Amino acid sequence: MAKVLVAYASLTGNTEEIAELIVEGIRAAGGEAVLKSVMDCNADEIKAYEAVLLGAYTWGDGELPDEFLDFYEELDELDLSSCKAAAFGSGDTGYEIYCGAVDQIEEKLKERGAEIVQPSLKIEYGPNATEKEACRTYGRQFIEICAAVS
Ligand SMILES: Cc1cc2nc3c(=O)[nH]c(=O)nc-3n(C[C@H](O)[C@H](O)[C@H](O)COP(=O)(O)O)c2cc1C
Repeated sequence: MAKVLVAYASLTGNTEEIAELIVEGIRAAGGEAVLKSVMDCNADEIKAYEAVLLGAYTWGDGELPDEFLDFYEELDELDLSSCKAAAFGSGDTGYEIYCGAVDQIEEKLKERGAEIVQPSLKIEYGPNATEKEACRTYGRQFIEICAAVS
């Protein structure tokens, strides 16, 4: 099973909760996951993992949150061609660009050569009961796909 880094930015806790549920799903499937806020993490750390899940809420007009920017720029220094990845985050459909930060993260991962193994997970605000289960399933499926394609 791949060892996964799950790194996220969250202001009011929604994306953090999604990240925690994804980690629950990975661990329930027998995978190993390390959960970190991007504030406590350098993108260079990804090199120690076979897979990475990056998450953020969206800010401004479809933008990345400020606290994600250093990590995002550090990704430019990395060759992620041996890394499996996916992106997730929380947003609000009332904004014109729903979860734009998630799309930007996914694009950056692709640009750096990562293999996107499943579509991004976007949740409005915090997850409800059904979405909580979907987050756990997302983590479980991620680790299972990583195992299948490695
Ligand atoms: C000033 C501001 C701008 C926002 N802009 C967007 C946006 O462009 N697109 C979007 O989907 N959500 C937007 N949101 C909504 C947040 O992404 C949403 O509340 C999210 O659940 C916050 O996640 P967090 O609890 O992890 O911080 C915005 C929120 C605020 C306060």
